[in-house]
Amino acid sequence: MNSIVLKASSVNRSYGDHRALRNVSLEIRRGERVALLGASGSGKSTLIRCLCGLETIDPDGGQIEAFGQLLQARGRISPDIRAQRRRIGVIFQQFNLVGRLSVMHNVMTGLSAKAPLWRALAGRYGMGDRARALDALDSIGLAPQAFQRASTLSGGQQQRAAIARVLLQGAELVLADEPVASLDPSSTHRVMEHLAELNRNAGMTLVVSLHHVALAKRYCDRVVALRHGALVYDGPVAALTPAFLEHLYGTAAADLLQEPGSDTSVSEMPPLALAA
Ligand SMILES: Nc1ncnc2c1ncn2[C@@H]1O[C@H](COP(=O)(O)OP(=O)(O)OP(=O)(O)O)[C@@H](O)[C@H]1O
Repeated sequence: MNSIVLKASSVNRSYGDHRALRNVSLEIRRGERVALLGASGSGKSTLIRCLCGLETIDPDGGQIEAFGQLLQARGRISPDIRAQRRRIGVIFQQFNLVGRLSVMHNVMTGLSAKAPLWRALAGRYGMGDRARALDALDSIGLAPQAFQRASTLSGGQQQRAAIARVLLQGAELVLADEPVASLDPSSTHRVMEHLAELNRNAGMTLVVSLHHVALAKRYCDRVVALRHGALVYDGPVAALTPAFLEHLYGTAAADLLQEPGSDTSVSEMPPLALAA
C-alpha cells in the first residue's frame, strides 16, 4: 500500500497579483502528525484549502494528489473529488457547526459524505448511525451535551463536536486550520489532545496549522514551515532552532515557545501525558 496520503507538487496559488503559495511541494505519509507553521499571512490557510480541494491552484503546472489519485491539477479540480473528500476531514477555526441544530445532528452530518444526499438533507439517520454518533461524542466527553443546540456550547466544546464529526466521517486524513486559535488555554490543550488521540488511536493522519510553536513541539512530530508562501522548512519538530524561528516569525524565539496560558517555555515542561 502506498504510504503517501497527500502529495503537492510545485503548487502556486495567486490572488490577483499576489502569490500566496510559491512552488510548494510536499508529501504527507500515513500516520504522520504534521504542524504547519508560519507567520500571519504566510499561506497556511491557503495551503490547507488547496490540499482539500476547497480552492483551486494556479493553472501553471502544479498538482495535488490524495490517496494516490489526482485531486486537482493545472487549476482544475478532479471530477472524482467527492470520493476523495469522504476520506478527508476538515476542521476550521470557526467550528462550522449549524448553531440551531443539536450537537448530535451536527456530528451526524459527518456521515453525509457516505449517505445519500436526500438522507442528509432530511436529517434521517438510522439507530445505528445515532449510536455511532453518541459513541463519537462520548469519546470526546460530550455525550451529556448531545441533544443541546450547538450554539449553546462553549468554543472548546464546539471544536470537540467538530472533531467527533470527522471521527464519525471515518476520515483517514484530517486537515485542521488553526483549530485552537480562538480557544482559551485549557480548551486548547483538550482539543489538541483529542486531535493527537485521533492520530494515535484511530490512525488518522493529521496536518494542523498552528499559531503557537510550543503546541507544535508538544503535539506534532514534523513541522512544515511557510514564509511568504514558500516552504522554508520541512523536518523534525525537535530540530527547529531558535535562530530559524526568529527568521520565520521575526520575533524572539522565547516568546514563540511559550505555551498558551503559561509562563513556562515548552522546553521546561514535563513530557505530555499522552505521549506514547
Ligand atoms: N480570498 C483571498 N483573496 C485575496 N487574498 C487572499 C485571500 N485569501 C488569502 N489571501 C492572501 O494570501 C496570503 C496568505 O493568506 P493565508 O490566510 O493563507 O495566510 P495564513 O498563514 O493562514 O495567515 P493567518 O495565520 O493570519 O491565518 C495573505 O497575504 C492573504 O491576504
